[in-house]
Amino acid sequence: MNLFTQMEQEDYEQVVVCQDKESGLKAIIAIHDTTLGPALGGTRMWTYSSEEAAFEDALRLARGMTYKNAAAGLNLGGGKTVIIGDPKKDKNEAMFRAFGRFIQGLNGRYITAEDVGTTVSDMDLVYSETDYVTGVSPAFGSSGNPSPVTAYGVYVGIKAAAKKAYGTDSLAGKKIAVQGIGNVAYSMCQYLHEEGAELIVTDINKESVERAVQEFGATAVGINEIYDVECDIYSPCALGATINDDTISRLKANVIAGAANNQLLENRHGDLLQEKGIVYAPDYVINSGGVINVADELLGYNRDRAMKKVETIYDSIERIFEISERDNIPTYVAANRLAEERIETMRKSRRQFLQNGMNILSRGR
Ligand SMILES: NC(=O)C1=CN([C@@H]2O[C@H](COP(=O)(O)OP(=O)(O)OC[C@H]3O[C@@H](n4cnc5c(N)ncnc54)[C@H](O)[C@@H]3O)[C@@H](O)[C@H]2O)C=CC1
Ligand SMILES: O=C(O)CCC(=O)C(=O)O
Repeated sequence: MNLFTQMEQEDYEQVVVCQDKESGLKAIIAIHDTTLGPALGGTRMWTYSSEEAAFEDALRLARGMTYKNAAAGLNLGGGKTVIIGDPKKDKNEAMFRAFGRFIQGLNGRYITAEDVGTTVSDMDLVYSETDYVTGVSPAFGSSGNPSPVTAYGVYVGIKAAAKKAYGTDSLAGKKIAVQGIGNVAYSMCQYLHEEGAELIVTDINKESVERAVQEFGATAVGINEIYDVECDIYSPCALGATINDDTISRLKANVIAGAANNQLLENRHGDLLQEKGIVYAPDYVINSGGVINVADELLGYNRDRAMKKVETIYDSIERIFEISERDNIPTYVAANRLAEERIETMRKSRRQFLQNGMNILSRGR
């Protein structure tokens, strides 16, 4: 991997490599773009197959956060950390405290939170060493686990997508196929069930499926069967890349809207959805409730304010559909355009501000 070439091609600002021999910490903090503000993005802990794979993931995820934060209307840039290790075996207190000191050293250029493999209690340890962490325990005046809030955002996003496809945002009687009943999807299914949707679910974890069957009257199907079921909406809430050549030809839904990150295997699969007239709610817009929630901590956390902001995901998704229709472009391109335009506008206005500052400074000299 040629790191500097990749950084230059995709405009990464900074990559920080952190190691602490005593605790076993091996972390990569990637900061993609801070035009809109400090880079905010979670910390993923994962057993990467190679160091190169870890770098790739950190870079890809950091860039994704630039787009997610910009499209969500947050005054935040994009960054992310990966910690190399097994979240079930390799965690220890010293590791997260050492990580916290590395973050503190960046002096606010990067703010972290949870991601796959890290928890609220890990963030509490990070918090003991740095101010620049969100998603810590409510006991510290913080917002805690972001998943239920992410779930609410996905729920309102599904409603906006249903309105586009079916002319009404009511989900009563709609058949919704949910892939993965984890933290986000469980809370999401509560909302869907309350509204009268019919749920079809799958998960590799049998207990999670059983709970959904019992609590929501869901119908359970096999891991691979979920792509073939008759349904109105397919909601991917487990893995990325589940929208690909194989699944697009099998899916029966007119709407794809779910929590998972990086749902399209390749961009061309977003083009294919557009050609087939399938309404696709771009992943990083519909799942931005978690980051909207943790970002509210930077203002002094207020749950009502955070939830009101999360509700605007409905409008953002509608706006993206409008741009997609107006410019005849796939919805994922419309979302990218929205994010890029906001960053570019702010970049220009900041340049303007600096220019004015220079004029003032040079006055009288
Ligand atoms: N937790 C949050 O606030 C946010 C989560 N996301 C994304 O949403 C997705 C779900 O996140 P969480 O609910 O937090 O994760 P989770 O780990 O709690 O849930 C994922 C579920 O998917 C299941 N699963 C894994 N492989 C599967 C397969 N092949 N088929 C069916 N089920 C499978 C797992 O058993 C688990 O129950 C992830 O892609 C995550 O990156 C995005 C933004 C914020
Ligand atoms: O939701 C979070 O906890 C942090 C934000 C983030 O990393 C994400 O949305 O993927």
